[in-house]
Amino acid sequence: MEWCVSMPKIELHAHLNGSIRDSTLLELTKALIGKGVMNFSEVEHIILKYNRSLKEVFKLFDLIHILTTDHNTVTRITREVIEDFASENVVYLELRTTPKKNDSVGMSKHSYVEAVLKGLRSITSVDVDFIPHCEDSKTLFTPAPVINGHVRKKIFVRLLLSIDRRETTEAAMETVKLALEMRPYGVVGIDLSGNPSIGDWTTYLPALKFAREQGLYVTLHCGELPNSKEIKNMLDFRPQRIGHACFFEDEHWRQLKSSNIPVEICLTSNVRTMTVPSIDVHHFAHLYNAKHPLALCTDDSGVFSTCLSKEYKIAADSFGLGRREMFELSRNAVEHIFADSKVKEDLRKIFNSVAKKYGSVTTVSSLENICI
Ligand SMILES: CNc1ncnc2c1ncn2[C@@H]1O[C@H](COP(=O)(O)O)[C@@H](O)[C@H]1O
Ligand SMILES: [Zn+2]
Repeated sequence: MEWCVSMPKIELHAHLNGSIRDSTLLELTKALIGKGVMNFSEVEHIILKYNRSLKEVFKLFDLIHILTTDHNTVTRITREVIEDFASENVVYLELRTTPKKNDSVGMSKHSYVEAVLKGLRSITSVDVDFIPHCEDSKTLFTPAPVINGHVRKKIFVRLLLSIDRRETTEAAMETVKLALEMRPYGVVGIDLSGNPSIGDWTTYLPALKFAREQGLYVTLHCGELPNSKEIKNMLDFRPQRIGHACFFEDEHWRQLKSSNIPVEICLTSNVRTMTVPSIDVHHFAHLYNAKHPLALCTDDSGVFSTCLSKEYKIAADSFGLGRREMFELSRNAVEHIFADSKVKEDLRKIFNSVAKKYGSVTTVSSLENICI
């Protein structure tokens, strides 16, 4: 497990409220129980269950949202989630979250995102880079400073705003406009998520098309349920990435491969929610062997008690991959990030600087930089 932790990693599919620490979830639950808002017997079976079906996962999210939807808590969980990813050497995190309106606490979608940004700014234990730099600025890569023998960690964070499948077309459009407004603060794209058994994704097409026209990146939760028509139409839309790809049929695989859309792979999430029968038949192997663009991701590290290092370990053990292959998998994910080319170049350098340790080689682009 050690090398999986120390290896630099790229996280492209992490939901903020799904990545909440167990200890924080418990603390927030106790606080509400203390206030008499709920009693433990009501929530015990939702919180303590280990293997949840997809339907049960969404029940848990409803509970988590009751616990977390006030500004201070949003700020706190953002800080904690980023600290947790940084602590296991995630060097680039694309964190997604659904902006929420909650009149009872004076929260608008805008103030929700502000609270997230406050969380980003409040981190002092690691260096957080989340403000995009202007096109003509120099690349930012500098060797990490060593303080008292410890290398200070640095993490790039970019945000995706999620549209929940329970929302209306107008609410989705509001989220896209908010994403555009928040671009200077590191919002790079839009995600469509939420309970896949609810709603029709075409409700969000106007907002998704608008997002794309305006230069925002789009990723879609695709194929979490067997819905052949929706999968086909989503692939026709040609999002820049998709998440999951579980219930794909032959024609979908063909379409996916010919369009080369990168897939965010969430092993533990898929096994726990039983959207794949077991890890040994997970489509990771099929896509990996076909050299299809992939990124290993956690989805909801809190809800599924996982972390990105664990996902790498599971992939290595389940599919017989060695350190070098895992390093290459992690390094290749750089090519699928939604941040700009300067961040990409910085990340390539980070990977190149440790490539030897994993039995890998420095890539040409970095050699060119050394010559310059
Ligand atoms: C397990 N597979 C999944 N499939 C679809 N949507 C999911 C999901 N896991 C999480 N979410 C989406 O992310 C929200 C929680 O984070 P935020 O409140 O946005 O930070 C959930 O309410 C759901 O809409
Ligand atoms: Zn997800």
